[in-house]
Amino acid sequence: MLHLHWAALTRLLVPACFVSGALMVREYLPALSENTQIVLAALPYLVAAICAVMAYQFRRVRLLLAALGVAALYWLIQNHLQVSLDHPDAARLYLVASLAVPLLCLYLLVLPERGMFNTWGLLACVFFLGSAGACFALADLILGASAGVSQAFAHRPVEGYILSIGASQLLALVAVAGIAALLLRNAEAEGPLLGVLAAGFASLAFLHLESISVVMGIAAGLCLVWGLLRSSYAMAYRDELTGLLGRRALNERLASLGKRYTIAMLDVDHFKRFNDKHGHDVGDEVLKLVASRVREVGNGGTAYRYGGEEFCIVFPRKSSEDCAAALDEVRERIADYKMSIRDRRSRPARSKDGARRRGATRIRSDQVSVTISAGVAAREEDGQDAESVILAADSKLYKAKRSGRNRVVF
Ligand SMILES: Nc1nc2c(ncn2[C@@H]2O[C@H](COP(=O)(O)OP(=O)(O)OP(=O)(O)O)[C@@H](O)[C@H]2O)c(=O)[nH]1
Repeated sequence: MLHLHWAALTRLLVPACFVSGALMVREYLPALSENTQIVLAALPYLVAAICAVMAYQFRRVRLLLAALGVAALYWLIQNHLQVSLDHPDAARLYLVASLAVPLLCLYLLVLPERGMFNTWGLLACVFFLGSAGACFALADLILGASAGVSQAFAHRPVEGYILSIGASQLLALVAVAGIAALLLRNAEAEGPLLGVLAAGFASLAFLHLESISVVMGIAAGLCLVWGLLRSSYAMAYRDELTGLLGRRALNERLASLGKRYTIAMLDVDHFKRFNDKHGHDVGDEVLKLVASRVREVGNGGTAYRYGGEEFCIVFPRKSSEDCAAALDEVRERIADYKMSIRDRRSRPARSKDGARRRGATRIRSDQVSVTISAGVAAREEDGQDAESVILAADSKLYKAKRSGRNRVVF
């Protein structure tokens, strides 16, 4: 079943603040001294360079290419589009930019992140540069096309708005595709890339406004820096497979808990047997689904992946009794959930066989389900540390396993 990450939409708030903040700040720039304006005019390059270095360090090829794109667009606007667009060369370059912003953003939005120093990363860069070059050819095609087409891509369709109808529609389509990618993938790069798209749109649509490219260049760079900081946080604190917070985050949380709290340790039942039967890949998929249910625990609990097939939930300021209903609900929801898993081991090894068999019968889709057991312990006395509460919860978990599994023991 398609799972949409609605909460990921909140990741658009920060880019939206950067872009709208930049629009507001722009009005005050003319009042600044000439020297300050010179420094400001260099800032988009500086921020893009910082992004590029960070993206290189974190091996984020999409954000690296986006930083290069932001710097290139700013350079183009500063050096070639500060003249009237009635000049044919300027009009052509403007058309190239208004095609390149949505098309290159679309490319980066759909590109999977698979590292930088490999064939994939190299091809991703080459294709990005090739697509940028193709926008010149596309612009020439449009300029030489029928009156209807070139009219749709003619700049200044209405007073105070420069971007053509065609490019505006393209941008809107890419924005929708970007939001869909954010909802589906829940990855870190989509929010910043949509911020870059919005900043690119504002730079082009309101090109006549003074300093628009400066403030939007800075806003786009800040969106990328923000994305890279989020991604470095995720690398340090989140478990890659499930997206839950990991051990490092748990240890920090345990060190800062107050006097009253409850900890639950959860473990998938007979997971070794499950892995042996369905394979490690299917096991991974099931762990992700279990994690998504554990994450939704109510009553103020925060879920962590403790390691392997074990999860930990921390309920601050709660007694064991307070958490009983929320934990039992998680257990029940996992036990009741039938997961459709494409059994990869039933896939034919050779692609030719696969094509033949797919024509005749569909690849088997198995329904599987798992259960979890949980042990719960609360901090009971002053001086008791979090490790001993975890140990107590662990021993209750052991009891839950011995008494038949698929249960919560307090
Ligand atoms: N697929 C997958 N399996 C994992 C992962 N981490 C741990 N495991 C597997 O989880 C299984 C845990 O097995 P055990 O600790 O023996 O426990 P169990 O089979 O779940 O049995 P009980 O806990 O007694 O119900 C092992 O087979 C591990 O290989 C992971 O990230 N992915």
